[in-house]
Amino acid sequence: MKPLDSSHASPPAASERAIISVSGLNKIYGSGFQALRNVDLEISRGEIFALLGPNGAGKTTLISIICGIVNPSMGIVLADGHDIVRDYRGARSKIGLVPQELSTDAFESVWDTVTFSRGLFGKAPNPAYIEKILKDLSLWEKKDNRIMTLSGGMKRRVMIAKALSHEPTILFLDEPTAGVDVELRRDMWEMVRSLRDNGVTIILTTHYIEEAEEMADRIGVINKGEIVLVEDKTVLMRKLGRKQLTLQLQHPLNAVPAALSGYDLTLSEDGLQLIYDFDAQSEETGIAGLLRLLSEQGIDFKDLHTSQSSLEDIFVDLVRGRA
Ligand SMILES: Nc1ncnc2c1ncn2[C@@H]1O[C@H](COP(=O)(O)OP(=O)(O)OP(=O)(O)O)[C@@H](O)[C@H]1O
Repeated sequence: MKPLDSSHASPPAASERAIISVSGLNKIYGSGFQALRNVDLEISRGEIFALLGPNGAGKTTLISIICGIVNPSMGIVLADGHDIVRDYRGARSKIGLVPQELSTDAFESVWDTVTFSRGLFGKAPNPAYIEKILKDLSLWEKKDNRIMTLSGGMKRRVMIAKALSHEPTILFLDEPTAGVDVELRRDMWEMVRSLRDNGVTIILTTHYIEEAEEMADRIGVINKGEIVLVEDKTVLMRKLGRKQLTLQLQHPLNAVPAALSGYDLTLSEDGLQLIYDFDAQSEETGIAGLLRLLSEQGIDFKDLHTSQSSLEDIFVDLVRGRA
């Protein structure tokens, strides 16, 4: 895909890095249900941020508040410097939203529907820009086709074209690949990356952990209306890289022998399990050396196994731990 917008040619100053800033956000629906609790969150300019959470966690509520569809009960949200309540129009003009459901007029042509979306934001017509996004999204050949004649994947791309029609700097994608086949999912990932490379900040919600692993620069986990984790993906992956080797000893130990102090070892309470934490991604795991030392120390073991935590485990633990 070719550039959509090159307005971010020079690196942003530190103070400008947060393109979305959410502080002390609470949402209590009319029913009395509290859907968001004291949410603080900063989205950096130019990143892909994945928001993960189980059903009903508050993802849509959070996105809807930022997009001005739902009113906050308390708290402040700034979108590219605009207060989403006091300066709704200013904030909304910076944001494109691709909702989960495909909601386009089946009888309209691709060109008309995207042009109309731009008009809704009060932007002057810009056929050259519309042409560019349709070309970038491989929809140019279909510009005169009615939406109803398009495949599911093309309809999704039309939704993205609509969301981009008013040249937003922030794009929300709510479950962009739900119910989409593997090949199309990879195409979507490619497309989202290329949008990011062209200066658009992307916030996506997903149920696919693999999607967050593949796409996101940072990952946020929300559960029961609270943000429970925000982490750089690479840091999370490093954590993922942690593995454990568990040795089932023949005879219990009272303490980890001094000769083994160079290793990150933990002894179970009954003294029968020696657990070694190591970095699975490093070339030298240290396992061979540890086993040699154990043999030299006359420490026999009858069994051993390794285990590794995945992002899915981390996610499930976080969500269960607070259930
Ligand atoms: N208009 C409303 N009135 C009352 N409660 C609501 C309303 N909208 C959402 N909720 C409740 O707020 C909670 C959060 O809903 P939300 O749609 O934000 O979750 P979600 O994380 O997007 O879930 P999903 O992954 O299922 O889309 C849910 O318990 C939901 O039932």
